[in-house]
Amino acid sequence: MNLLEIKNLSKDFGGVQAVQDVTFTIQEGSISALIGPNGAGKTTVFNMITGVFPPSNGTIMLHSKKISNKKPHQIAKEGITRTFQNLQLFADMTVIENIMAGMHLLTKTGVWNAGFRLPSAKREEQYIYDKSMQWLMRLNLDQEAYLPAGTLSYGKQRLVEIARAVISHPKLILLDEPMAGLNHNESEKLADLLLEMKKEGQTFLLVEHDMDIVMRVADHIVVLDHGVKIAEGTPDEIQQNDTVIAAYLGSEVTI
Ligand SMILES: Nc1ncnc2c1ncn2[C@@H]1O[C@H](COP(=O)(O)OP(=O)(O)OP(=O)(O)O)[C@@H](O)[C@H]1O
Repeated sequence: MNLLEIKNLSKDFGGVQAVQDVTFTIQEGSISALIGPNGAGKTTVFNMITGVFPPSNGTIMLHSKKISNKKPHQIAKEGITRTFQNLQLFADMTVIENIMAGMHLLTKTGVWNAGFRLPSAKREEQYIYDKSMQWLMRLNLDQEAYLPAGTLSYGKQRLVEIARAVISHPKLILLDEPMAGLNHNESEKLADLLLEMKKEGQTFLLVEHDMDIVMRVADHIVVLDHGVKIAEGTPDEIQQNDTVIAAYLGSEVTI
């Protein structure tokens, strides 16, 4: 089933055509990847999906509902969350407070109306705390729950950021270069975690330069070059696509 439909999406910045007429869809419960050389327009697509700026042209639909004219906080409430290329945790807040912050956004709307009709704000807070602690245990970070987030290793902070994005059960999580700054072992573990969460029904779109990881986790890959979609398909199809190979020639990234 289609979760996100991007149709004829374009963005120009005063003459620079950052994204041109890009169309693709994301299936529910899948991992999609947006790849392409530097400056291809990947971050610009992310910024349009999350409402950072409106498209110059085209539409973005989430479950057939148009979201392309909405503001970032409205899009978050529709069920799209994201992580950033550079970590954006509250460094002085504790690890658990950072994760709880991911739920607070939604407590008065989606999650609560979905059936958690607990009688008081205190019960609500307890529920958020318990859910956050469950995530910390799953990520083996429960021992660090009460440390300031900024004191954790980079790899652990990345996990906290992902837990904060996933805790509200968003319809779609956008991950902007989740493997950046992680060592090989950490990247492999994070890839396993993404695949596990996918099995649980979570949908992801990631921008990622680590091609080994992309080829391992993605069900569907969309390739941009100079703002234009030059290919899409499965990892096998993309690795054999001559246009894609040509676009990457001369860059340090190999497919
Ligand atoms: N706010 C902006 N104002 C003007 N030009 C911009 C803006 N954001 C992006 N661009 C331009 O749009 C083009 C696409 O940039 P974008 O950051 O989306 O590429 P990218 O694929 O994410 O690159 P990278 O892999 O290096 O992060 C580039 O030419 C960039 O300079």
